[in-house]
Amino acid sequence: MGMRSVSIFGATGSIGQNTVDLIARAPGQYRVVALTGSGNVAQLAADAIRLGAELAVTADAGRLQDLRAALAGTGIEAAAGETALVEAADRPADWIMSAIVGAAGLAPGFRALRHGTTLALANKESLVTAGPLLLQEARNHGATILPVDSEHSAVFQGLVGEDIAAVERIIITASGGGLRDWPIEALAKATVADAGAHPNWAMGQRITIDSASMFNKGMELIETKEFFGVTPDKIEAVIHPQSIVHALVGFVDGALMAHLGAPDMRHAIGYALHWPDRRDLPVSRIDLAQIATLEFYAPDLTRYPALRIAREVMETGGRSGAVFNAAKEVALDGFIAGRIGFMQMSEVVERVLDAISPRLCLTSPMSSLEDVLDTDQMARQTATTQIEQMEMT
Ligand SMILES: NC(=O)C1=CN([C@@H]2O[C@H](COP(=O)(O)OP(=O)(O)OC[C@H]3O[C@@H](n4cnc5c(N)ncnc54)[C@H](OP(=O)(O)O)[C@@H]3O)[C@@H](O)[C@H]2O)C=CC1
Ligand SMILES: CC(=O)[C@@H](O)[C@H](O)COP(=O)(O)O
Ligand SMILES: [Mn+2]
Repeated sequence: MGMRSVSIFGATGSIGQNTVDLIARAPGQYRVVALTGSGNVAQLAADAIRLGAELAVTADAGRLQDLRAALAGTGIEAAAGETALVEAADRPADWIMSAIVGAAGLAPGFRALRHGTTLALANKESLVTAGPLLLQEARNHGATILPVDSEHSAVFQGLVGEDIAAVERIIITASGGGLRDWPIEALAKATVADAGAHPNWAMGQRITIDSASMFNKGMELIETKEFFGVTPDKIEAVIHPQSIVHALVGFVDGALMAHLGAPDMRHAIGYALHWPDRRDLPVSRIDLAQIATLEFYAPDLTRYPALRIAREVMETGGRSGAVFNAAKEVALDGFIAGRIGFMQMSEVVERVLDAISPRLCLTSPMSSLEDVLDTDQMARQTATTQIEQMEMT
C-alpha cells in the first residue's frame, strides 16, 4: 500500500495546527498534498515546508506575493483566493481535514467529496448550513464524512456496532463557556476578552465566544440532528463544567454510554485520522480519582437564548440552518467589532429569522450549493441591516 495522502484546510488555525502536529509526529507515513490558510501566511509556509506539502493556498488573494516569497526556492506551489481553495479540494487526497472557520469552509469540503475522499469534518457550519446536501453528495460519490467536533466524535464512537434504531437519546455536554458563573445581569456588558477566554479548551476566537453565548452548542444540536439523523426530541445539551465527558448515548434498554477524555482536540482529530483503527495518541490520560467530581446541570435558556433559537431551527429545518449560521456569523463580527453587546447577538439572529421568513420559505429544502450560498448572502445582508438599526436606537 502506498503512502496515505492528506490535505488540511484551515491548517493555520487551532484545529489545523493540532492536525499538523499529529502528521508531523509520523514522518514518512503521509504524503501532504495541500495546506490552506488565510491571513497567517508565515505559518502556512512554515508548515508547508516542514511537512513537504505539494501546494499551499491562502484564501486571501492579496497575500499571494507574500506566500510566494515565503516559499521561494522550495518547489512548493503557491495559490490564493476562493477559487484556488476549491481547486485545492480537487487535488485527490485520501483524507482531508475540513477546518476552515465559518461558512467559507463549505465549498471546499463539498468539492472534496466529489473525489470519494474521507472528509474529517471540524467545520460544523457545513452541517448546520447544508447538512442534507453534504451527506447526499458524500453518498453520491462513495465518500466518507467523519465527525471531528469533540461531542460528535464521542457520539460516533459510542455508536460503533450499535443500531441507530436502538438509540433513545443523545446528550452532548457544554462547558457553559467563559461567562458561565457570571451574574446574568452582567452579561450585557461582557467584553470580547471576557467571552474569548474558555475555561477548558484552547480554540480559535470565534468558537470560543460562541461557547460563551452557547451558539456553539446550538450549532452542535443542529449538527447532531443532521449528522446522525435523529429527531430533535432525542437530542439534549447538558452543562458539564469539567469538559471531561464529551457526549453520552442512551439506548432503549436504559443504558447510557459516556465518552470521557482530556479536553484535547488531538483525540477527536486522531480518531478520525486513524479510523476505523485506534492508534496511540499524544493526549494526557485522565485520572478519575484526581478529578473526583463530574458535575452536570440543565442550561438556563434565559442565560443562553441561542439554545432556544437553535431548537426552533432544528424543528423548522430547510433553509433555517443557513440563515441561523449566517446571522450568527455577522452578529459575532458585530460583537467583536464593538458594534453590539454580548446579549444582542442572539437578538440579531432572532430578528433575522423573523425578518427573512416572509421573503424566504424557511422550511423549504435547498437544492444546490448555490442555493445555500444565496440564502447565506440574503441572511448576511438582513443581519447587517438589523445591526445598523440597533446602532441607531
Ligand atoms: N478549535 C477547536 O478546538 C474546535 C473547532 N471546531 C470547528 O473547527 C473549525 C475551525 O475552528 P478553529 O480551528 O478554532 O478556528 P481558527 O480561527 O483557529 O482557524 C480558522 C482557520 O480558517 C482559516 N480561515 C479564516 N477565514 C477564512 C476564510 N474566509 N476562508 C478560508 N480560510 C479561512 C484561518 O486562516 P488564518 O488563521 O491563516 O487566517 C485558519 O486556518 C470551526 O468550524 C470550528 O467551529 C470544532 C470543534 C473544536
Ligand atoms: C472542543 C469542542 O468540540 C468545542 O466545540 C467545545 O465543545 C467547546 O466548548 P463548549 O462546550 O464550551 O461549547
Ligand atoms: Mn464541540
